[in-house]
Amino acid sequence: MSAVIEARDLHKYFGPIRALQGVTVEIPEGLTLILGPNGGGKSTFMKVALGLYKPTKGTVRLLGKDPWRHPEVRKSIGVAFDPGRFPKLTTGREWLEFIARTRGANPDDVEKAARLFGIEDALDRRIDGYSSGMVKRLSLAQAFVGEPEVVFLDEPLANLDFESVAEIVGIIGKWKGRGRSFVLISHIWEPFERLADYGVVISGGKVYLKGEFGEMAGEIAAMFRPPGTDTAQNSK
Ligand SMILES: Nc1ncnc2c1ncn2[C@@H]1O[C@H](COP(=O)(O)OP(=O)(O)OP(=O)(O)O)[C@@H](O)[C@H]1O
Repeated sequence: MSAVIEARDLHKYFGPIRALQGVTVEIPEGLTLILGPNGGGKSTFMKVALGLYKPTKGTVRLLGKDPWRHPEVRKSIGVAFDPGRFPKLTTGREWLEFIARTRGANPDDVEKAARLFGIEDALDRRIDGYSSGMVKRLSLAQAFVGEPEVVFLDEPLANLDFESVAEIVGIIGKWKGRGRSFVLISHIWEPFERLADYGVVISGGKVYLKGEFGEMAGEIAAMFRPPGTDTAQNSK
């Protein structure tokens, strides 16, 4: 596989808002964590990389292809946004079947993905009756339907209790072990520390840090530490 994402001098403006201002990064296979402050440009980067937004300037390749010109490349990618947006009057099954069709997956994959995230018993209920944890599980199931090569998840651990966090991280680790790649945007990054291969910090529409995750974990931990605390205090 070529790099999952190759971005060169990527800019994205929304009128006067400069959401991305020259992002250059190569996201390799494996598990990549995209971190950074609220409004920094992480989701915009993901949407431009997926070909959902057209870059204002610069280029992006998704699995070696321009996703804007070759939207079919998205068939190899599973995606879950946060918050997940669903047509409320449909059932979980109808929604996952729709996703399976767009990805050219088998309808049997719907049950499989639902079982993976423990929502198989809710599949025939309308999504507007789901709890927020179930909605999160539905959006994760959507990303895994058809076992795509690469899975993009925006805040996969939001709205989950402690046990569920461990369960979801376990599923991601298992799939990574089977050769799947992940691009995760997560403010809750510690549970992924051992799984992450590569890290990118996007802030103010620019790449603030990028590299092998193991080499930048210390810097990232320092960025997320509350002001006024240091390592010595934390270890007491
Ligand atoms: N569709 C849009 N129209 C106008 N402005 C947008 C749009 N999408 C994002 N923005 C703006 O672009 C900037 C970057 O937003 P983005 O959602 O990419 O940040 P983020 O890093 O994902 O933030 P968060 O951690 O809060 O989810 C923000 O100023 C946001 O308001």
